[in-house]
Amino acid sequence: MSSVDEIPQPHPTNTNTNPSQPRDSHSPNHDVSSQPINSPTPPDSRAPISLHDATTLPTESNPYITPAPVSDPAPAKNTLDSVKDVLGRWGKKAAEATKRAEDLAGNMWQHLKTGPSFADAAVGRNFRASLDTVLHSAYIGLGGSRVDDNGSISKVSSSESCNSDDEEDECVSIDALATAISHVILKPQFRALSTKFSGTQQAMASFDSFSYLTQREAVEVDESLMGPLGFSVDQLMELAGLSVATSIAEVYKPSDYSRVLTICGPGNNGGDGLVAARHLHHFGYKPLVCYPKRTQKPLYAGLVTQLEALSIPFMSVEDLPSDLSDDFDVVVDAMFGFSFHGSPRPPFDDLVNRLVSLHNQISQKRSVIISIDIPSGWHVEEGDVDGTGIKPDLLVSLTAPKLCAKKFIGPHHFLGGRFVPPAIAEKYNLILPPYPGTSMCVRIGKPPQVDISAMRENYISPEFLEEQAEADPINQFHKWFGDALAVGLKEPNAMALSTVGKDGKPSSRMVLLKGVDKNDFVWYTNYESQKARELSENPHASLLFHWDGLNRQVRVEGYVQKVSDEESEQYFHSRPRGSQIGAIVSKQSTVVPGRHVLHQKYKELEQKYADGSLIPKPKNWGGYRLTPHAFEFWQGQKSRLHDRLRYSPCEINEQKVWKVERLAP
Ligand SMILES: NC(=O)C1=CN([C@@H]2O[C@H](COP(=O)(O)OP(=O)(O)OC[C@H]3O[C@@H](n4cnc5c(N)ncnc54)[C@H](O)[C@@H]3O)[C@@H](O)[C@H]2O)[C@@H](O)CC1
Ligand SMILES: [K+]
Repeated sequence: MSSVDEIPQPHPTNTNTNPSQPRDSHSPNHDVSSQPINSPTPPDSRAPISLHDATTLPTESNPYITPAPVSDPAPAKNTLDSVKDVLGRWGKKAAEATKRAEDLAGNMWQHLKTGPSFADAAVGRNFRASLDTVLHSAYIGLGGSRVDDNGSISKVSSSESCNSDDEEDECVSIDALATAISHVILKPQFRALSTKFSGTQQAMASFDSFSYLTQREAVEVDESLMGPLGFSVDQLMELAGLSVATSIAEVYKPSDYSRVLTICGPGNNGGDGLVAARHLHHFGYKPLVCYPKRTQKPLYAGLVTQLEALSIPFMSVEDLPSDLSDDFDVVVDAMFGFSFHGSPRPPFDDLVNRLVSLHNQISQKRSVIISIDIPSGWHVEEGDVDGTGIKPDLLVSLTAPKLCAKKFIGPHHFLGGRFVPPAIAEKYNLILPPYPGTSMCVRIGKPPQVDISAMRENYISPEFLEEQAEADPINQFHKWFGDALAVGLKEPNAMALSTVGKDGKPSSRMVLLKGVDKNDFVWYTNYESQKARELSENPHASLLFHWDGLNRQVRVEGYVQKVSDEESEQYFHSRPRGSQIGAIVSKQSTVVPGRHVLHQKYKELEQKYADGSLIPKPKNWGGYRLTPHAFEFWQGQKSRLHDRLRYSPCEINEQKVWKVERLAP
């Protein structure tokens, strides 16, 4: 146990184990040239560290993180191997997940892969030449359609999706249908995605063009899904509502935007709102629902019962506060979707006006508006025709954006509805962006322009108290690293390495930790790189781990030496052969005339070693180990009152121990 003023239980530190190491020399100008950087680490009896999967984080502390089951701790071996094993296993899982994500994305895109660009490929399918065939299959695919005697297709509304009291039967001719379908197929296609997405690079879809659906196309897609493709409206609504809730959670954290009013209309758009409210509740928000025109169908009654069972309050229009911003951080507009016609009738006219006036408010903090699929009251194709409609801050388009979304100028546009089967995508040439990882939503369009100075997160973390801190900072690192692994953070072993050469100018870059060997932090690099040069001039360096999803960072400062040649040799040959060749190709930090030079050299070496023979480790490639003399564990807290616990070495009864002190945030 340790507290601010207490010295912790004696615990042997690893500082100053090298007699040549000047422990207290922090000055970059300190003359270190006499200390050989490659002096071997003296053997000692320190226990080896394996990055076993300890977790310290209460799962309920972060609503966005679902803790993953963690594999058994690696047995402690007295070598770097135990660490490598853990990192290797973790890396394999990450690679498998990435592969699955790529496969999924690949399915969507495979039909466009044949052309030099997606646009060319789409046109190259020679759709026009086989229009009749496509029309036929499109017609067959339109569940609930029928052809009358004079050749017109008349669409029968799907029983659940159309619950309108003023539903009209719509009749379209073959020509109109042809125009509609060719409009979808021949519209400008996505071009920018010519490179393969992988892993979380999929997180932001960077298109220079979108597919937009007309009102009619939206209805057709809906009917195809619920007709021949076997979906039920309940399923689609559940997925749509979940997409909406996850989109909201991506932008508006419950810590700042907990009070959510969901205004639900009489149709499926309203149903999406009911589902979203339920998920938001489970995500940690406090939803309240206004549902003035209830539909008596079992689906909707069930959704209401589910909300009531969670004690989610319902409020009539009359009981809503005159200024919604007083009571709500977020207003979800789930009044009308793609079946809206004309002007909103009571009571929705009043509700739409309230949302319009919200946006005109100049108050310090007004409620943000989230529109599901269509900003209610907007023309489904023309958008906000006279500019007096709702101006949502976040629009969540479902399945594919409708034409009106072109007029959306708000900061956040997401696509939800990760359920479109390839048959629909192909039939309508619906080009959809890949969704990142396991996410139900993807941001489309440009990320908002942000004022960097205004970017701040109000962190919610459990408090990190002195009595929870391990006596040995290596064990504390080990615990937090385990947490980072457990919640699935990407590359938790990535660290910023800062070095300072003899000119006194610092430089930083990200490198990957390859292990905590005994008490040293080990990484590998090119011994002729800038960092290596600077380390040869000044062997003091700083490491910084930033584990964003956990609101944590760890600073490690210490003295750096090269690892033994045997260790470098062993690690080099454990790397994939491509990485081994890459290490030979790259004269790190030197100027190259172009990428082609690297490719050429790589190809030559690939051929040279194609027989599987041993790729020799370049002499200028190897590892470093940093022996820490200071640690700081930082955890973000509400109102900037962050936790900062610093470990520094001291001596008690001639025994080296670590002193833990709290620093002001
Ligand atoms: N595959 C899809 O495309 C999916 C669609 N879903 C949702 O379903 C929505 C479409 O649902 P619906 O077809 O039920 O239609 P809407 O929810 O768009 O609205 C139709 C209802 O609004 C009423 N209405 C229409 N115009 C009105 C006016 N001027 N004043 C007052 N009331 C008016 C109608 O009488 C009807 O009750 C989509 O926008 C989307 O939110 C999701 O639930 C699931 C997936
Ligand atoms: K809406």
